[in-house]
Amino acid sequence: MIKFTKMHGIGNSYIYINCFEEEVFNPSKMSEFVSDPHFGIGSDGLVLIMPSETADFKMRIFNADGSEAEMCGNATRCVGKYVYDNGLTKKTDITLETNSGIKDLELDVIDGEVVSVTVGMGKAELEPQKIPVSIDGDRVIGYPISVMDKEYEITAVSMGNPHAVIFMDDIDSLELEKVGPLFENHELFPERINTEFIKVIDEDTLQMRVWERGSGETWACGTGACAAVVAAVLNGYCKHDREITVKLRGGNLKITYLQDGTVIKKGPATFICEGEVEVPPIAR
Ligand SMILES: N[C@H](CCC[C@H](N)C(=O)O)C(=O)O
Repeated sequence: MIKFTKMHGIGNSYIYINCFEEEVFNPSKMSEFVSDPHFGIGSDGLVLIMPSETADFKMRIFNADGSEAEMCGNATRCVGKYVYDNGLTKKTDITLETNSGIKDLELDVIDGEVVSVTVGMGKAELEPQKIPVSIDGDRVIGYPISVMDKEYEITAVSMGNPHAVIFMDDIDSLELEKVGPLFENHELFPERINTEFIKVIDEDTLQMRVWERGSGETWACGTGACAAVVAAVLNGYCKHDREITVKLRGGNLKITYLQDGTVIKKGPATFICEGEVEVPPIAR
């Protein structure tokens, strides 16, 4: 048996395991198992909370298909909540080591519990080779690609993990289950891609749906919301240094794309439940 905590960041839920106390031998298979709503617990993936030699804590994130991602915006906020609420730290300014560098977290505490977190998400990368996207040039802005005989224009951004952002007038009628996998596995993206579909409401408000690499449609994607705001500034819909509200299926995030190229994300972190789960032989 292994102890777990389920938390969500505006509907993007993960199973969190405290690796100060537990040992996960096969996190990829463990993520596939816990994410399954029928044979496991049900979530968008697995997050390991670990000791770090370079920061206060370290996290690793695995998608529902078992693939490991470089970064996860919603999970950073829930990790901040977990370590404070469970007494692993008394600090409200903490550093978190991820596969895409160390992130700074500012915990908002009310009545002894973290309710929201502000995260320094680091620098948005725009160079295609760093995203990666197999397109020549120094940036990919409004690049036309055809999927299911329909033309889309993508803007590519990395927040440590890769994103293709598409602006559309109507995202509610989008058949995401059909087009999502075709973007995710498109030949232009050697490491696959997270794809954000954005409707611009006004210069301070975006509406977003997302098909995540390795997890399918999720109710929110923190790194995706950051990539969407960066792409909106690059395409002239929004401005630098302004706090943009990104409205996702699970709730809202506040994102600011600073002139220096870094991104700040603010949003809630919510405890759902905790318990113990039997580790299947395949994940041992
Ligand atoms: N839901 C996460 C993103 C997970 C990233 C993962 N889907 C990948 O990049 O493979 C977020 O809040 O940023």
